[in-house]
Amino acid sequence: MTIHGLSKSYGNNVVLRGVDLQIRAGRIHALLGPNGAGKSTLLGCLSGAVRPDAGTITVNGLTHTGFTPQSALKAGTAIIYQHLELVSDLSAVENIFLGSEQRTPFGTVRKAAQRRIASELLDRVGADFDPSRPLTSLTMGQKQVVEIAKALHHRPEVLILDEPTAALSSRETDILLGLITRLAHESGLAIVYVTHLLREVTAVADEVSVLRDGSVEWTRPTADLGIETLIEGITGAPVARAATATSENRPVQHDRPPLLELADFRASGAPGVSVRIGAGEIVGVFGLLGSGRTNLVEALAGARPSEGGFRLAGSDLRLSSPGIARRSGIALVPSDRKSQSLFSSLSAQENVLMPHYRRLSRGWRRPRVEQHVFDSVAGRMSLHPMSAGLAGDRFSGGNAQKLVMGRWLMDGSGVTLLLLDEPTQGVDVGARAELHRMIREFARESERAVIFVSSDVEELNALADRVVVLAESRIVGIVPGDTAERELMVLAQPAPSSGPSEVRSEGNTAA
Ligand SMILES: Nc1ncnc2c1ncn2[C@@H]1O[C@H](COP(=O)(O)OP(=O)(O)OP(=O)(O)O)[C@@H](O)[C@H]1O
Repeated sequence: MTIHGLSKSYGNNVVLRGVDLQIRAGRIHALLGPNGAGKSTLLGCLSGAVRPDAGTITVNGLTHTGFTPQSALKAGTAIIYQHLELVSDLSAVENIFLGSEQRTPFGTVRKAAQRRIASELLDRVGADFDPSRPLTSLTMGQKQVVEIAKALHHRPEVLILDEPTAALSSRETDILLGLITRLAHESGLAIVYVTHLLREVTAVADEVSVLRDGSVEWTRPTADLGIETLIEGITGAPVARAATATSENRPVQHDRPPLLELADFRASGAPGVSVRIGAGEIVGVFGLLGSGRTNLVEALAGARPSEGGFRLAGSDLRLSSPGIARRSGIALVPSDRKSQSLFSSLSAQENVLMPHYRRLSRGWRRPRVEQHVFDSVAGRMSLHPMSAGLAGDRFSGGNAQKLVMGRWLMDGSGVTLLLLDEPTQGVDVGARAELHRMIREFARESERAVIFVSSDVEELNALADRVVVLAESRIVGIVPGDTAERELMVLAQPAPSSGPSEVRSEGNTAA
């Protein structure tokens, strides 16, 4: 595939400025860039979701000036979005043929033929589950495999994957990376791979292009590159600035009294969790998919029913609703910002300041103060574009995450317990370092603590004082923040036959 001079603007906002790229058969081509660089817009042009203003896309010897989703598939490009586009109630076979059913001359679906073709496709992608089961019974990784089989059904020349591992466990990630490597190197497919996770790039990509501010900065073979070059390419800054922030671990505050005490705290029928968290502490939560990690933070935010002891800053609380939790100083940034936390039609400034208007007012609104507070939060997070009036849904994924994080990380947010579910998913490497710094500063204020769920062990190591490891909704370990991935993974494996595992504590006064 050859992309030549591809351009796209939204009003005055020039998003793609004449992108030139060569995507070669049998290669995995990683596309990197800071949040808002234009990666999703470029993918949108290739898959027919976005109409370019100028430029051409040549696939299979034919040159196009833009696509519809159908014509993109016909031309030979297939895309897999981070939010899978499958129908959960249908089986893998039905999903693969959705919209392209094989029919007899009488209009009935050729079920046996569909099953046979789907089985072949699923075999090719290494599926190990019954293709006639509804997708609800499959794991996220298995659904991803169905999505790839569905794409292969259209016999694409180019397969585009947009942050495909964001919702996968590390085992599932390994399986997916193995699969796309096979598809490229053995089947000759050209693969475009968008990610913010640089270790995935060095693990599987043959070539890397860095997109910054709507233009391709450079394209190079991965073999010539180290992580530092990638970071410099993305941030446009020498590596020292971006890297140090992720490696400075904060000492645990041993002398502080517990700020949060959970005593046999249970979320919707899950086993009880008991732990004490000190003021100033940042506690990571690690667990495989289905370990109950999201249920736990949602219950702590009053967003799902809970029972058991919950004592925050000396007060016993009943978290019967999210409103009560909020008024008690608890805030949650969920992982699915699109449906759960971003106000898509409100402006960036409203998104950040919404819970704070009363606090910032003196009985009347003070636009200058509001503007100043927004500017300072947005500036620290490198929001792009730095546009207070732009609607939430007009921001790129990573920038939307900055808006919902900034809402609570700003000075004087009134939050005592901050709960974060995958806080930097989709955030670029430079902004991630700054968000980590802001989370640390937030926790440093007296009478505050942070609990965050992360499947990114680098993030746990960089941020957490301690890590609570969950398996099957039980705490199976409480370990130091810098515990290695291998050890976390061993602890996090579910033990089907045994009872609750021994809790390993590392002797912190707050444990
Ligand atoms: N429909 C739209 N209207 C106005 N601006 C838009 C629209 N869609 C995208 N943009 C702007 O285009 C720019 C590029 O966004 P895009 O989503 O392509 O970035 P990205 O590189 O994929 O970022 P991320 O890594 O955060 O996903 C951003 O400044 C965004 O605000």
